[in-house]
Amino acid sequence: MHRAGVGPADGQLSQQRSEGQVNPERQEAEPVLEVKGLDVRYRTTRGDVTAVKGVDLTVRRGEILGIAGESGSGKTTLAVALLRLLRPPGHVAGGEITFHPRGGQPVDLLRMDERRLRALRWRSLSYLPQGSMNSMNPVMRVGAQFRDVILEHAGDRRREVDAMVPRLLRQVGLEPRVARMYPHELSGGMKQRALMAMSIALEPDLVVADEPTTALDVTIQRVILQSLGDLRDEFGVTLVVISHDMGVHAQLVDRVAVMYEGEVVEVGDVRQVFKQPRHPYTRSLIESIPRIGEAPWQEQRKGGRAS
Ligand SMILES: Nc1ncnc2c1ncn2[C@@H]1O[C@H](COP(=O)(O)OP(=O)(O)OP(=O)(O)O)[C@@H](O)[C@H]1O
Repeated sequence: MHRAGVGPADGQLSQQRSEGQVNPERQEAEPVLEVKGLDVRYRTTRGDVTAVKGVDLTVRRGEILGIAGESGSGKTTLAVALLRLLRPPGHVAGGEITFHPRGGQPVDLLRMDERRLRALRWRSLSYLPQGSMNSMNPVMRVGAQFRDVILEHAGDRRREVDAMVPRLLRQVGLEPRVARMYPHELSGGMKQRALMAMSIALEPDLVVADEPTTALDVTIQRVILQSLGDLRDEFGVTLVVISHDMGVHAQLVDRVAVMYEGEVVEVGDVRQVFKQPRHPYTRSLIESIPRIGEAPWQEQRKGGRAS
């Protein structure tokens, strides 16, 4: 399916989701990341605070997995722990994270040394942090920032880099001239898309996006969701999308994991979770979605599929 353009009209997003069940191929897809019994704590003056408790989770190749839950439920802690980006006072107190690189042997991320881990960053595991729009260097043109990331992590692609930048920008619906612009010349939505393009520059196995639509207005949020959906649909990127907003999950993800007080209390096909939430907390999250007319998952179910 090809969806051209970047300004989806109402209802278009819904078309990217099928009416029926999750694509069976994707359901059986191999895992990219397997998390078992993950415990993460923060050291504080009053002792350890547990932020993630006994989390078991699998991310399958080619899927969009959502992580939902209110503020403080442990979503960001889980995301950074998954990519081994946790900083003190945070520390992993137990569990296993197995990463399955494309065409390679599985590796134990928690026991891997820093040097090997650095080699995986951007090339295999990519992170779009919360508020990342503010992380661009204000005095460097966008294209130069792309080049820096590509050359630092994949020096062997020096010859291709000039051709890569406009192609990557196009993949997220931005014109190649954006490469010559400075961050302040870009809207919030354009910055977010430029960062998404950067995060996929080295064709990682997995991209984790933390609150990618927060702080953007509703119209721009739709564009970002469309672009994220395109990354998976057209380029096969595996995504973990963290959001407190159940509307985002309803519109974008295949499966959703719901976190409550550091635990994953429910995980399943997003339509199933919306239709028949098993945990009372999930039910209350769904009920708290603001409704104008209809709920997003009802719109989505009405939309059908474009192809
Ligand atoms: N540096 C820290 N020191 C101590 N506790 C922390 C630290 N960072 C996070 N926490 C605690 O860990 C728990 C989980 O926080 P986390 O930021 O992962 O949640 P979240 O669901 O991502 O929320 P938000 O969306 O607001 O960031 C919270 O109780 C929080 O107070």
